Amino acid sequence: MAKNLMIQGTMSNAGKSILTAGILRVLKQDGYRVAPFKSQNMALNSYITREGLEMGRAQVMQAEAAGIEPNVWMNPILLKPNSDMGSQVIVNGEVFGNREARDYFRMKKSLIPSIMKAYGELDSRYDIIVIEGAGSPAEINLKENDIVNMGLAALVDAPVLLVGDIDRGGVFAQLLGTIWLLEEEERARVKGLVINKFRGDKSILDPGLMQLYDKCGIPVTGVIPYVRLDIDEEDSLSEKLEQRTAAGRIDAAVIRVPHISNFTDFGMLEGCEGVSVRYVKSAGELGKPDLLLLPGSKNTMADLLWLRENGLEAGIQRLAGEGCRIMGICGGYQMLGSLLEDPEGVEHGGSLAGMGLLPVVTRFRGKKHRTRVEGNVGKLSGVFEQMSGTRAEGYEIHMGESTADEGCRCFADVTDCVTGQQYADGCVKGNVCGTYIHGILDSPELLKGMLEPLYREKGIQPGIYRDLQAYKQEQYDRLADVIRMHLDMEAVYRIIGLD
Ligand SMILES: NC(=O)CC[C@H](N)C(=O)O
Repeated sequence: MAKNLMIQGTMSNAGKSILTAGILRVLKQDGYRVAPFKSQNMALNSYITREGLEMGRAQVMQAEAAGIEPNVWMNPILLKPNSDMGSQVIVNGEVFGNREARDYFRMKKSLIPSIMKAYGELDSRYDIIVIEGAGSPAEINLKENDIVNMGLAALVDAPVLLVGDIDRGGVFAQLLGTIWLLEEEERARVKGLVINKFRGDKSILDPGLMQLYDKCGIPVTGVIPYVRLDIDEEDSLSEKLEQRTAAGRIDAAVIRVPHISNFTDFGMLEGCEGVSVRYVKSAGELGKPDLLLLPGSKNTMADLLWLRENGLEAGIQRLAGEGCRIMGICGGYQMLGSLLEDPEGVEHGGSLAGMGLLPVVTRFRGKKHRTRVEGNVGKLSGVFEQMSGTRAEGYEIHMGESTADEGCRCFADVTDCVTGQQYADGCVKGNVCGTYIHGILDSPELLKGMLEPLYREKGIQPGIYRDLQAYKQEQYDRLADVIRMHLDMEAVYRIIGLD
C-alpha cells in the first residue's frame, strides 16, 4: 500500500497543481516511485493517453514531473464545461454524458466507486501518491457530497497540506478562515500550512507566521516564493491567452474563441525564436498576421457563430484571400469547412454554414473519437510544400466527423495507435489547411517545414526548435530546487509517515 499526502488550497489558483508537481519531483529525485491523483478536474484542456482515454492536463504535467506515463487513474473524473449551465462528464477516460451542474451535484456520490478503483490502481503500484484537491475545502454549501477535498482525504486517509495565495492578499484570513470552517476531524488532517507566491522580505512576514501558529496550532511548513517557470499549468496558460502584441518578427495569431480547448497546441510555437504568438478576440485586433491559427473548441458551432457576429469570420476570409497561411486544428478545422450539422444536438444542434475555406462537411454524433495517431503529412504544394512528408503525431478528441470532397488533398496519412486503423486526416486547399491532430505543432520537422519559408520570406535566421521534452524536464528540476529550498521537506516526510 502506498503512503499519501494531499494538497488542498484556500481557493482556486492558489498554486496546488504546481506545488503537487514540485513535491512529486522532489520525491522522485529522492528515489521514490510516485504518482499524482486528482479525483475530479474541471477543464477544457484535456489529453489522450496511450490507451485512447481522456484525462485532465494538470495530472499529465504532474505525471511528467513524477517521471511516469500519464494514465486516467490519475484523474478519474473530468468535467468539460460546454455551456453556461453544464458540462460533459468524463469518467475513467470515457464520456458519461452531459450533466447540468445541479444534476451532477446529486449524482457525485455515485462516482465514489470509480474514484476508489482508480486510486486503488495507483495504490498498488507506487510508493507515494500526492493528491491534489479542488477549489477550497471550506465551501460549506458543497461539503455534504464532497469527493474532491476533505471527503476524499477521509476516503483514502490522507494527511493534508493547506496552501494559501499571498499574492492575492488576505493570506492569514484565507488560511485561518478555512481552518475554522472545517469540522474537528477534518481540521485534524491538516498537518501543515503553506504560503504560496510570496514576494518580498520574509523577515517582515515572520511575526505573522508565529501568530498564525498561535491561533490554530498548525505549523507553517513552507513559504514558497513567486517563481516564473514555463510549466503547462491552467493558470499560466490562461495568462498566455491574454498576450496581445506581436513583438517577434513572425506574427502568429491564434483566434481566442470562447470555448477554446487544447491551447497547449501552441506551446512549442511560442518557444520558437523570432516567432510571437498572440491571441485575438476581436476583428480590430486581427491585423495582418503571417500565420493564423484556429484552435480546438468544445462548442464549434457556438464559437463559429461568435466569430460570425463579431466580424472575425469576415476578417479571416479576407486574410485567406490575401494568401495568409491558415491552419485549423480540430474545432478550428471544422469551422473552416462548408457545413456543420448537429442533428442530435450533441453540441449546439441544427446546422450551420461553415467559413467555406475548405471543402469539408462535419457532422456531430454521440460517440467521441478519441485516440492517439502517428503518420506523415501528405504531398503538399504552395506555401505548405516544405511540410510534405514530415512526421505528424498527436491525439484526437472530437465528436464531429468530417468528410472532405472527393479528390481534395488530405493533410496527413495517419495510423490510429490504439486500433491500428489507417486513414486520411484533414484537408488542404491553397493556403488553408485543417487537421484533427492536437499536438501537431510539437513535431519539430513539421514545425520547421511550416516556419522556414516564412523565415526566408522575412530574410531572418531560422529560429531554434527546442527539444520540448528535455526543456520540460529542466523546468521540473528547477521547480524541485525551489521546493527543496523553501518547503520543509523533513516535515513533509514526517507528515507522509516516512521519517
Ligand atoms: N477538441 C476539439 O476541438 C473538439 C471539436 C468539436 N467540439 C468536436 O467535439 O468535434
